[in-house]
Amino acid sequence: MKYQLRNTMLDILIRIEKDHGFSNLLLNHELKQRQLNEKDERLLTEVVYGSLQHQMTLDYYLSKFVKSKKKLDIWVQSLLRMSFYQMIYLEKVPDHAVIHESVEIAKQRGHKGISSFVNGVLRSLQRQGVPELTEIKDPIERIAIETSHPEWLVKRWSEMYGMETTANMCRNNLEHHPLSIRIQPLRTSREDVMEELKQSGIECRASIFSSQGIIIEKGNIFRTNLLKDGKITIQDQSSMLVGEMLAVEPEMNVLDSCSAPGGKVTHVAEKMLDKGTIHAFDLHAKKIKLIDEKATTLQLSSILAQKGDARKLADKYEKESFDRIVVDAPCSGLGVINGKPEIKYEKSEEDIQRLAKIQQDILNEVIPLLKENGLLIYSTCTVDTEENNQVVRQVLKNHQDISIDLSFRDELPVEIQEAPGWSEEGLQLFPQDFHTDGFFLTRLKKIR
Ligand SMILES: C[S@@+](CC[C@H](N)C(=O)[O-])C[C@H]1O[C@@H](n2cnc3c(N)ncnc32)[C@H](O)[C@@H]1O
Repeated sequence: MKYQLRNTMLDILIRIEKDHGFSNLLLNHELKQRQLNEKDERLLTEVVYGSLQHQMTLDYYLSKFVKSKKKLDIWVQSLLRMSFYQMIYLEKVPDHAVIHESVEIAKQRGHKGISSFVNGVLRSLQRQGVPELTEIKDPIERIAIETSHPEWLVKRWSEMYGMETTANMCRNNLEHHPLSIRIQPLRTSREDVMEELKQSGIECRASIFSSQGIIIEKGNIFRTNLLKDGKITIQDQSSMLVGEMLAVEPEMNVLDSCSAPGGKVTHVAEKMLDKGTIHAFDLHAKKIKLIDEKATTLQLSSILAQKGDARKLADKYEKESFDRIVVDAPCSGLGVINGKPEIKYEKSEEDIQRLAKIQQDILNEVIPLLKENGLLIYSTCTVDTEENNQVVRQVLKNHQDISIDLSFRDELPVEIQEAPGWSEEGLQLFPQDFHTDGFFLTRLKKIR
């Protein structure tokens, strides 16, 4: 491996640690700037994500070799984490190469003492190997260290969903999830896109979540023109359920209260054959551009994107204005840890409580805007009963004219009908069920 590549990995890890940057955004930015070859790109992604994904496990191992109580500098800690990651998890990278290059980096960035410290720690790991995690007796702590999820989260999930589901979820969050894409059906067909992908050497299969969905099993879709040409967009399969279950028709009046970057709203527009109006809001002005860009790329013109607080929409619209409403609410994101590992280290129980309040406020605000017999989908990309089931329960208490309508369950493929996460409040998809994001959705119906 080239020395420069390891330096870049280290720079990215330091930035994520210091600035709490989003790993996927930072990585994409670096990859664009550096124009690496495919092999280096894959390795850089693997080491950065791997070091982050396994951070707590790596720190546990590190603590067995670094006895000093003094806190390590961020760059030294990040360098050791990524070196441990490569030595423990990556068979294809020889230990001696990792040690040699890490010591060189330490020399370059620090003083001689630091480089011999790094050398000593890495050579001890090479000699002794890692300690057994079975020595950790408490099951919550063991899952936490083994799968690198904070203990409070493992405890919280195990109380909500049981120990087995929690352990499976934590382990699954470390596994590779395939990318999925959605075709723009007004411009192409799934068969044509799958054919084009195959011609480009990309392995794929049809998704069971949506007739527009395709799972990419191997190969890089960024090397085709499909995205640029607006024939496909990237979207997790679980998110496709929103567009599928909203039961829209052309010419409907639709509200999407939290739209950016526009994944679901563009799906809904496609389902409406781009006829009618979708009022798409997001709190942040700069994100409106993202919705417009996505709609433009996909050649959709029925989306009216504007800045607005979903908790204040009753000032803008009359009661019973909309046939359909989507509330894809801001959430803790505990369902997307697989792709954004930093989430698990940064979120707290206070965040969850704060978000549950916002979610309720948004729903309370928009429910009166729904027409009689109208449908509303509430969704989050999180796995947490406080933000999902309890929010739904609370909102039902506040609105006597709303009921939960899970009749869409029968329309779904049997595998999804039989998913373990169904409850009276809706469907909680766990990441281990179908290798999708962890996702919650439910459908509410306005009754009299
Ligand atoms: C889960 S994301 C939405 C994803 C989007 N529906 C999609 O499919 O691409 C939640 C969005 O809600 C926005 N948001 C947060 N608070 C809001 C509020 N009070 N009103 C409107 N939007 C809000 C965030 O900026 C964020 O873009």
